[in-house]
Amino acid sequence: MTAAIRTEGLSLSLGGRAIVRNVDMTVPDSGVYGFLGPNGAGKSTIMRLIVGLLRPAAGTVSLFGENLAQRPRALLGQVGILIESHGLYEHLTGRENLLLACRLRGIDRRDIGRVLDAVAMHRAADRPVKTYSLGMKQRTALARALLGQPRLVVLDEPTNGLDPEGIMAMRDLIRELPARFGATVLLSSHLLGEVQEVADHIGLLRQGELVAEGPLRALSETEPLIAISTDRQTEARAALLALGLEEDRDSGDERLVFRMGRLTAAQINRSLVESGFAVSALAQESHGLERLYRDKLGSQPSFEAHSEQENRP
Ligand SMILES: Nc1ncnc2c1ncn2[C@@H]1O[C@H](COP(=O)(O)OP(=O)(O)OP(=O)(O)O)[C@@H](O)[C@H]1O
Repeated sequence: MTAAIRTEGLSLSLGGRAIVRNVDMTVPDSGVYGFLGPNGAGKSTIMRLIVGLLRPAAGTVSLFGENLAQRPRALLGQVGILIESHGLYEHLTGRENLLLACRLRGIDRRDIGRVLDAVAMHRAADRPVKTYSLGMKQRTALARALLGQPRLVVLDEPTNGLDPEGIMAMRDLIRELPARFGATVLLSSHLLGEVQEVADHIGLLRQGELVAEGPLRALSETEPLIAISTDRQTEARAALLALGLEEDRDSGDERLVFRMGRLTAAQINRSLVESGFAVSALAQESHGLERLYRDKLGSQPSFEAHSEQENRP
């Protein structure tokens, strides 16, 4: 299948510093691709390269199988963009903002009703944008990105600064875009929780390098682990090794962590108890994506937005 986006050897330096390093990225032509990485990893810069707002120093961007540099207008006409601030005119109404976008991009104004419905902004569409909450502004900006039925929608941190209700509304909308509108979504976020909830496919970015990419399910899957505490940890370790289980690198004397292999938690527990151990804790663990994040990005993942950003206009 043709990819919605493919980058090959994409590289860019800004201010004498390599910001994007040899990125080969493939966004399949369906579903939601979550582009995950800490602040400053280069997500916005890569998105700007993908939508032609920046030119790469080296490498290529292809959209729907065609080289962006060769047919920028035709290809970008099929892309809806919400990058950085919403960029709406505050003194105009939501509908007027959309009308302006239709005129600029040569889109039939009859599409406005469809996109307002899509983001549940019909009722407030005739009020000036300056009276909107940040969530309403973001939804209107998403509506603008959906004008003209784009094949691809590029959303840079679309929930940044929203309150929890706004975040949930935006997540629900994004999740629905592929099925309801037939659009592929490229979404960036520094929040693992957000990406986990909406994405089918993910790319992990660290310091301008793509360090992992693939279907979320495949990347999240790891063999389940079991964490065990007993009254005699050294002997328990030996007993578990004798069962043929493999000790995990997160294991310590306080808390033994083993790969479960083909055994169930109940079987492992029974075996320890039958060998005379007092088992004080035994818990199955499975957090593949968190671990991947830690391994590849070298830091603890953040899951939720900080509350001090809530409702910033
Ligand atoms: N015009 C520029 N000149 C110099 N450095 C820049 C420029 N634009 C961005 N950078 C730097 O490039 C790096 C990547 O920035 P970018 O905004 O792409 O990261 P990001 O992953 O989107 O992070 P965030 O989530 O904070 O937006 C940062 O260190 C930033 O300071």
